[in-house]
Amino acid sequence: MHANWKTWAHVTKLDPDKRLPKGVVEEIATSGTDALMLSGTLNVTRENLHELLDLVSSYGVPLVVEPASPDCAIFDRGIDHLFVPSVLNTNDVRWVVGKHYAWLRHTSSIDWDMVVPEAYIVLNPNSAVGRVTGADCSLSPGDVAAFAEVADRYFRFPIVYIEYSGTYGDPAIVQAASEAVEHATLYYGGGIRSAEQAAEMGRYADTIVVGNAVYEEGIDVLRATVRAVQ
Ligand SMILES: CC(C)=CCC/C(C)=C/CC/C(C)=C/CC/C(C)=C/COP(=O)(O)OP(=O)(O)O
Ligand SMILES: O=P(O)(O)OC[C@@H](O)CO
Ligand SMILES: [Mg+2]
Repeated sequence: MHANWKTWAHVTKLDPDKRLPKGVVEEIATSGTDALMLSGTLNVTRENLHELLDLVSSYGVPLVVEPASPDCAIFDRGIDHLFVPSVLNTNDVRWVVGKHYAWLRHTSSIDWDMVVPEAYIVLNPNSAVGRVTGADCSLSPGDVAAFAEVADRYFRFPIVYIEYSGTYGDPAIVQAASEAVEHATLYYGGGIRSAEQAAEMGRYADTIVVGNAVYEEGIDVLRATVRAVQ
């Protein structure tokens, strides 16, 4: 399986739990974003995931599914990759390796060439992902750098993901992570709603992710964030 994902600068995250008119879906898919990632923490089911995949699959833009649970780990319907998170900054081992164990325990049909592991560092305690995983979000730049380095150099995760879902993060934190990571691709996601914010986080992150803005702002905001990093 190709590894073009390493060259993506801009990813748009779509939530199967939310609805978009078909025309808007087309505008997003043709906005210049490098890939669509289908993902959410709450209320994502195989059914709404399949529905969203059917809506986005005809535009030729790369498609990633990022499951929050094993039942949404799928390999068919035209997807290019399955990005599987592990949250590093939680003491609840289920979100580090437990769900993964359960996944392998109950299936024998994993297409490993499609799987890309992600080391999440979750930093917004009020986000769904922060609450669900019980992440310790009170981290300094040095703490985040240490998590990023252990993810990159020890566990050799191909992706380190600084996640502020729902709120714009601290650029100094993302800078610290970027200085700590040698090989992994650094993702930043959270609260990006303008070209300026996209450019600011894009200075440190290899790939920026825009999610909620697609639902709450117009297509022009998405296009501006694309232009800012490409
Ligand atoms: C082993 C498998 C296949 C799955 C488990 C994967 C794990 C450990 C997930 C834990 C972290 C998690 C829930 C990731 C989901 C991706 C993500 C962070 C989505 C953004 O979620 P939010 O934006 O906070 O939630 P909503 O959009 O649903 O409100
Ligand atoms: O929805 P926003 O706040 O843009 O965050 C993007 C993404 O990192 C969420 O997982
Ligand atoms: Mg979300």
